[in-house]
Amino acid sequence: MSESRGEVIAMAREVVKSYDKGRITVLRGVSLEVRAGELVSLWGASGSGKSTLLHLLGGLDLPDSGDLKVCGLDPRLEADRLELRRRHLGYVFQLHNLIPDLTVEENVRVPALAVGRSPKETAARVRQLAEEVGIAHRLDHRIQDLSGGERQRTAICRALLNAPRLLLADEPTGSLDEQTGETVFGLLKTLAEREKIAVVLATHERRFAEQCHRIVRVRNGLLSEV
Ligand SMILES: Nc1ncnc2c1ncn2[C@@H]1O[C@H](COP(=O)(O)OP(=O)(O)OP(=O)(O)O)[C@@H](O)[C@H]1O
Repeated sequence: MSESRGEVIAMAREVVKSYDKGRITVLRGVSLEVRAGELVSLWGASGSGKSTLLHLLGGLDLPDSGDLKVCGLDPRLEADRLELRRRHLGYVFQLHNLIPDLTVEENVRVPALAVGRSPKETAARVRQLAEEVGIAHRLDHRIQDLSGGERQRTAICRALLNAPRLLLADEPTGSLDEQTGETVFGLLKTLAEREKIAVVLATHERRFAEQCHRIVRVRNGLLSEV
């Protein structure tokens, strides 16, 4: 590894994944490396396997074969998976997966439960992130009363709360209008670059893929750098 390049945070080697007892092979032996501070887009059509690869990297699903290493841990192993989720990973999904009845602040705080940070420290971090993404004035409002863009800003705060080393973002702008999508993507990029987080972002939109440091095309079960 050269001096100027960040540490490898996520690695997949010859990963194969099929569904339906092997009848649908989605990934046919894919390899990928993502380094600290790098924003990598997985760009491909609907159904090409972008979410599948994110799920494997995040330990939400298991590969049929191949190697995975994320922050020095193996997401195929249960103990490592738990550690990854507790300490190293942040997720942002298209439909944000927030708890509608809870407030913005309560949702953002959820990951803090896993790491035992003091309430005071957590409160300061929540406020800092909320200010940065422009949601601080809504901290005591319930998710169900917010717009799509505000919900996604909240999801970004939640994902970044524990200062993850890897952020997995699955079509994070997919449910937003064009302008709001640009804004949310810009926030994600700015915060990830500042905090030197490795980001793997699944998108079918070329305009977002192009704003990442690398574009990895997902097609026919294989990856290629664009
Ligand atoms: N649990 C599952 N069982 C069966 N097939 C599945 C399962 N999950 C995904 N698939 C199939 O695997 C393929 C890849 O799905 P995946 O969600 O990874 O694609 P994607 O590129 O993220 O698509 P999109 O952009 O629409 O989210 C699709 O054909 C999908 O139907």
